[in-house]
Amino acid sequence: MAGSASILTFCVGFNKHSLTSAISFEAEGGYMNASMKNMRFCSFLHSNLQKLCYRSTHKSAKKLLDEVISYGIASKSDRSDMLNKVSVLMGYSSLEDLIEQERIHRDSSPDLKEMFDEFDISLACGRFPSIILGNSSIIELYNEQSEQVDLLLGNSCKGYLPGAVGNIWTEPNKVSETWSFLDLASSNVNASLTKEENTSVFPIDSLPRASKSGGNSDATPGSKESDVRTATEPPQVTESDEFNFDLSINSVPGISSRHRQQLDKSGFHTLRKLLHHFPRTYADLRNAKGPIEDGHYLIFMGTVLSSRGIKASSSFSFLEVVVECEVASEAYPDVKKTIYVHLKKYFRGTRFTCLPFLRSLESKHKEGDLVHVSGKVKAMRMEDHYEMNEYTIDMLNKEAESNLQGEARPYPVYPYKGSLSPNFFKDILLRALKVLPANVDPIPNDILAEFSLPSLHDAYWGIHKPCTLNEADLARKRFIFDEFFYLQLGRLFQMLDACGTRIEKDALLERYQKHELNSIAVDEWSSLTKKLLNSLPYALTPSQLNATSEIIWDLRRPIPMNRLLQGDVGCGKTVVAFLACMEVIDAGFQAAFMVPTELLAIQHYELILSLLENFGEDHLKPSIALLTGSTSSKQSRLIREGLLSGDIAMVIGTQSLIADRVEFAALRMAVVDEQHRFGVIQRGRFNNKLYSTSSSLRTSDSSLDHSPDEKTSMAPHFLAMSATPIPRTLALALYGDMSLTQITDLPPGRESVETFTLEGNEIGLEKVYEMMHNELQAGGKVFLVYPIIEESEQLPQLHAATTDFSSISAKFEGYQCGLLHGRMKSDEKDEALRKFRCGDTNILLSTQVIEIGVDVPDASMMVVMNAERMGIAQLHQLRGRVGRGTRKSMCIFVAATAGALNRLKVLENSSDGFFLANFDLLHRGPGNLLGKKQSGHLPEFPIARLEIDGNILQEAHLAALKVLSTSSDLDKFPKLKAELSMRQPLCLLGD
Ligand SMILES: Nc1ncnc2c1ncn2[C@@H]1O[C@H](COP(=O)(O)OP(=O)(O)OP(=O)(O)O)[C@@H](O)[C@H]1O
Repeated sequence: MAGSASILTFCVGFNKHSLTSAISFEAEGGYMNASMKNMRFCSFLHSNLQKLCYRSTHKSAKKLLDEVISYGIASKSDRSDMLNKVSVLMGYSSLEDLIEQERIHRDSSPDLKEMFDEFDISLACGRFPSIILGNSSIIELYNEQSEQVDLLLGNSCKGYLPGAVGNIWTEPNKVSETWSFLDLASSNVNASLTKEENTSVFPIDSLPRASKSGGNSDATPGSKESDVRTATEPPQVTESDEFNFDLSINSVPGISSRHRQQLDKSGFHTLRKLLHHFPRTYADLRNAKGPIEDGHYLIFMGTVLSSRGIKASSSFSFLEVVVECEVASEAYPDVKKTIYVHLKKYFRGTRFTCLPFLRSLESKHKEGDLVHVSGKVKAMRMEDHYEMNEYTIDMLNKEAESNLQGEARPYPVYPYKGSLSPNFFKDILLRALKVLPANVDPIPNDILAEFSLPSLHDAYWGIHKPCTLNEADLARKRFIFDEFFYLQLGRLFQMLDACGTRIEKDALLERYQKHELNSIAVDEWSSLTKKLLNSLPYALTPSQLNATSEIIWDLRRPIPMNRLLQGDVGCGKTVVAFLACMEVIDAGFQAAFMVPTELLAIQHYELILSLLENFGEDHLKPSIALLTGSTSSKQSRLIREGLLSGDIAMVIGTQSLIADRVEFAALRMAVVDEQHRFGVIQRGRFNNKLYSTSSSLRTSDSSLDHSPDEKTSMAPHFLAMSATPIPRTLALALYGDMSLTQITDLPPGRESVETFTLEGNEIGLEKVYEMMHNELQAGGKVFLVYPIIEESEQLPQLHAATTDFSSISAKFEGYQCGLLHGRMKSDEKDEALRKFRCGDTNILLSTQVIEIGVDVPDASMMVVMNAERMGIAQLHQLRGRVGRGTRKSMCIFVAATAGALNRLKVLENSSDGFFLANFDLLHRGPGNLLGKKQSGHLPEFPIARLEIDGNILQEAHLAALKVLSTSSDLDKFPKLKAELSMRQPLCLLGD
C-alpha cells in the first residue's frame, strides 16, 4: 500500500476487511512518517468500531470505544495496546495475528494483491536480489529508539511495507506552527538539504577518498568511481593505525555545529554508527523507458519548471511543482521526448491558505533545480502531462547530474532519522567515506579472498556509493557476513578459551571442522548401555542407532560435549538420551535429565523404571530419582543427599534440578529436553555443577577417557533435545558452538496423522463433534485441546477447557471425560493422564500442557480449539501427541475465523517437522518459531535476516573456525581481536 490516504479511500464503506487493512497498515507504521496521519486514522477507527460495538454487547467493547477516541494523542505503546484490543474484538487472537491474516488474505486474492503490488516500490528494485525494500532497518548501535519504530516489533509486520517513498497522506491539521518544520515532517516530500544549508559545510569535492584498499579489492568493481571520489586535500584520518570506527563523529571534517548536534541527538555519536546508516533502497535515476501508464509507480529525473503555492478557496490550498523530464518515446525508443510531471499536494484549513505559508511552500523548489521524483502517475488531459498526487521528491546534486550524463549508477535512498533528511545523509556519508583509510579491515585478506568478500573499505563505499547494483549487493553481503562472523568468532573464542590445554583446543577445533560422523559401534558401548538396549521392547531405528553412537563418541572425548539432538515429534529421542545416560553411569558418573514440565518428568521417570525392570539382578540397576517442584521437602532433601554422596546415579526432574541447593558428586552429563523452552542461561547453569571425585559411584571399569579420580573438574557433557526442529542456520546463530545430531526416521509402523482445518462456527463445530463420535465409537481416545483454562472477559472469542467440560460431557453421553490443565495439582494431573492412558476416560479436555512430550500411544484423535492462536511449529508439536502408536489417527485444527484457516492449511499437507519449522521461520521469523523465552537469546542482526541469509551464516562459521585454527587466542590477528572485543565485549559473550 502506498499510504493511508489510499487505504482510507477504499475503506469508505465499512466492511471487516477494510478495517483489517487499515489497522494492519497503521500498525505497520502507517503513522510513522507523518504523525498527523493518526488523526485521520483515529476517526476512521472510531467510527468503524462503533459499528462493531453494536454487534458486540460486551462491556469491554464499549470501554474500548471510549479509549479509541484518544488514539490520535495516545503514546505509541497505548496505540499498540488499543489496536491489539480492537483486533481481539474482531475475532483475531492479537494484532500480530490480524496482520498475518491480512497478509495471507492479500496474497491469496489476486485483485487485492494487484492493488497492493501497484504501490510496491520493490517492483522498482525487482532486479536487486538482496536489498529488500523497507527491511534494511537502521543500525542501532546504542539501542536508542528511533522515531520510526513500528508499532509492532517482530518480523511479522515487515516485508511488505512500501517505506517512506510510498507514504503520502498528509493531514495538514497537525502541521507544525512553524512552517520551516514543514520540509522535514509535514509530508513524505523528502526534505531536501537546501543549498543554503550546504553552505555551512565544506564542499564535499574538496575532501579526498583514501586510496583503494589493499584487501580483496578485485572482488568489488569499485574502480569506476566518478570524480567526486578523487582526492585533492589531505584527509583528516588516513593512517589505519590511528583509525578507529568508534572515533567520534567529529573526525568527519566539515560538519557544522548545528548538524553535529542533530547527529548527536539522533544517536550518531561515532563514525561506525554513521557509516552503518545504510540506504533503504537504491533508485535508478534513468527515466522510465517503458510506456507510462496510469497507476504505475515510476521514477523520473528532471528539472523543476515551476513551483506554485495556490489558494483555491478560503480553506483549501495546494502546492503544484511541475517537473520537466526527458523520456524515451514509446514509438521510437531512441528518440527522446519531453514530458511534464505535475506534483500536487493539498492542504485543508484556513491556516494553510495564507500567503507566507504558500510562499514558504513554493520556495522549497526553485526553477531549474535538478530533482528526482517518484510516485504513482496518472495521465492528465493534456498530452505528455502527468499528475502525481502521491510522490516523493529529492533534490539532486552535481554528482547525480554527472551520473545522468554518464553511466547511470544506483542512487541511494536513505531513511529519515529524527529530523535528519535522506539528502543530508548522502552528503555527510560521503564525507565520512573519505576519511576511511584503505587498510581498515580487521578480517585477514585470505579469508576475504576465500569467501569472495570485498574489503571493508570497499564495502562501505559499495553500500553508500555503489557504481552498480551488484557492487551494493556484494557490500551488503559483507556486512551481513560481519554480523554473523563476529558472533561465531566470539562464541568459539570463548569455548577455546575455556579449554585448558593445546590438545583440548585442537580436539575442539578438529571436531568442528570434521564433517564426517564420529561414532562408536554398538559392540563397544558400555555393558550398562547394552543392557538398556536389550531391555527395550523394540529395536532402535537406524537413525536412533546412529545418534546414540555419535553421542557416545562424544562422551569419550576429554572435552565437554555440547550437542543438540533433534528429530520430529515421536521419533524416539528419549530412549537415545537414556542410553547416553547409561554410558556415563557405567563409567561411575552421574546424569541429570531436565524436562520442562512435571508431567513429562513423571512420564520419563516411569518409563526408565519400567525398562530397568527388565534388568533382572537388582545390584546392577542404577538408582534413579525424580525431583520436581512437587516433591515433598523431606523426599527432596533425601534426593539431594543422595546426589551429593553419589548414591543416586541419575535424576530426572524439572527446573528444580538447577537450583543452587542441588549438588552432585560426579555429574558428567546433563540432558535438557525441549531445550528451547529453557533459556540458554539455564543450560549454562549446569556448567556450574562441576563434578568432584566419587569412587562410590564406580560400578565397572571406565571406558571413558578418564575416571573421576584423574581429573577433578570438567563441565558436564551437555545434550539438548528439541522436537521443534530448529533449522540449522538458527541453531548456529543460537548456539554457534553446538554439534547437531538429527533423527530423521520415525519408528516403523507409524502412519501420518490425517489432518483437517475447520472454521469454528456452528456448522464447523457440529462436524467436529460428529467426527469425535465416530472415533469414540470405533474405540479411539480423543484429546480436546483448549487455549485457556477458564472463559475470560478479555478474550470472549476463546473456548475454555473448564467451561466446556460440562457441555462436552453432556454431548458425549456414555463416554467419560477428563480434565487436565496447568492449575491442577501435580498428583491430579498425573491421575488425569493415568486415567486417560488406561482407558478410564475417553476424552481428555486439556490445555497446551500436553504439548510437550506427553506419550499416550493409543490416543487416536486430537481437536485443537482456537488453533489460530498458535504457531505452525507449535501445532505440529501438539499434533505429535497422536499417531504415536500403530492406530490410524486424526487431528482437527479449529480456527475462530475463516481467514485464519489459510495459514493452518500447510499442516494438512505436511507432517514434516523440519519443513514446518522452516515455514514458520520464513513466515513469522525466528522470534515466533522459538518462542519468547529463547528468542530473547537470539543475537540481534540489524541487516541480516536469518531466514534468508542462512548460507552467509554458514560461511561465517567456517571463516571463524579457520581464523581460530590459525591462532586460537587471536594473538596473530590483533586488529580482529580488538574489533571483536569492541563488538562483543568478551565478558558478555555466550551464556
Ligand atoms: N525404535 C522404536 N520403535 C518403536 N517404537 C519406538 C521406537 N523408539 C521410540 N518408540 C516409541 O515411540 C514413542 C515416542 O518416543 P519418544 O517419546 O521418545 O519420542 P520423542 O522423540 O521424545 O517425542 P516427543 O518429542 O514428541 O516427545 C514412545 O511410545 C516410544 O516408546
